[in-house]
Amino acid sequence: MNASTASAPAPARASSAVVLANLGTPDSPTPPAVRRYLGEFLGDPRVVDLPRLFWLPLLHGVVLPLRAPKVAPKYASVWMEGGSPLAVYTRGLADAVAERMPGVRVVDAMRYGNPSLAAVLQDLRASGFEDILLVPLYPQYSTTTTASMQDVVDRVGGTGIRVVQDYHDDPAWVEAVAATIRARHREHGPAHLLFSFHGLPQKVVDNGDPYQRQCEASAAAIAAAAGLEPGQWDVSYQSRFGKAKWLEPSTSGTLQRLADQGVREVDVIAPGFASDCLETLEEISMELAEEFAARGGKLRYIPCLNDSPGHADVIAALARRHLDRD
Ligand SMILES: C=CC1=C(C)c2cc3[nH]c(cc4nc(cc5[nH]c(cc1n2)c(C)c5CCC(=O)O)C(CCC(=O)O)=C4C)c(C)c3C=C
Ligand SMILES: [Fe+2]
Ligand SMILES: [Fe+2]
Repeated sequence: MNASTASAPAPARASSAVVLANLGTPDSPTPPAVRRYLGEFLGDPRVVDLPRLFWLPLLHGVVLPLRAPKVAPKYASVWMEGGSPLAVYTRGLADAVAERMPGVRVVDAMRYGNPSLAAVLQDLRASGFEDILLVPLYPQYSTTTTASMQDVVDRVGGTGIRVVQDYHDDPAWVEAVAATIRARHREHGPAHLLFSFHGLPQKVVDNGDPYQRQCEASAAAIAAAAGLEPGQWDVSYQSRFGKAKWLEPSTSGTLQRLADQGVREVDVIAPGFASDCLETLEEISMELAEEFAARGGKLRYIPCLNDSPGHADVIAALARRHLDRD
């Protein structure tokens, strides 16, 4: 404990700040904005680790011109009054966490796009915050996501900035997600549960990324807390990008298998996402739900924790615990 801690009336250190950082999202659902965002995202060597001289011309010359006009209408289909769902919920969560942490500055940031993580960290430094806790809103650690946030911290000069690595087995987070499953069961009765996580190239996991192991551990802990028996749930991976082999089984393939086995009702939950986004609202709740309906089934999506009070309690407690650690 230092003098400023001892004299502070309420919490931790007077100059503490918490940054809740998410992946990022386009500023508008238009091809140029999607192109800018995807250019920054897919140009990150943590995300696509192909040789730069090969990948950057391919990305800017072929991938972005084809993908941006295809993806922009998908963004438009989920766009909210306040903007992209990922941005709206991340902002809402930061506000709700701020209410729970008097005396600590709590702000939101994005790894790609706005508000830019690098700019947010530099602003906090310039405003005199010496003790900054960065909470990547990724429950499971991956080199493609969490480590890329660390890269930004290293670039701005990491002194006084700590980074939460993961919270995939945090009991309060597990319980908060399980509570959403129990609430769904009370409303609609039990159904088979599919845990759908964002996928990764298989090669990333083969090179030692702990992501898949943490996804499996999260799913098992949440299923146990929700009172599910083995056989009542599965784990799968969605959002494949590119031609390489990605983690299996895929969400789409698993839903097809379940339909073939005569399963008619499936709840899908996505506890790799802190907030709903294109990948949950469009890919799961629209695309995959339609595919499953075409096979005679009913898919119900269980929303992310988003900016709910329960989520804010979990993240505030997590941040408090890390700030109090010396
Ligand atoms: C090689 C490509 C990709 C890797 C690796 C990857 C990992 C990864 N992504 C998330 C979380 C999200 N991804 C989102 C969108 C998205 N992801 C990729 C590609 C890779 N992701 C693309 C190209 C896109 C954009 C949409 C598209 O063009 O299909 C989102 C949603 C963003 C939004 O604006 O709503 C999230 C969230 C994780 C957690 C992860 C690794 C574990
Ligand atoms: Fe992604
Ligand atoms: Fe997708």
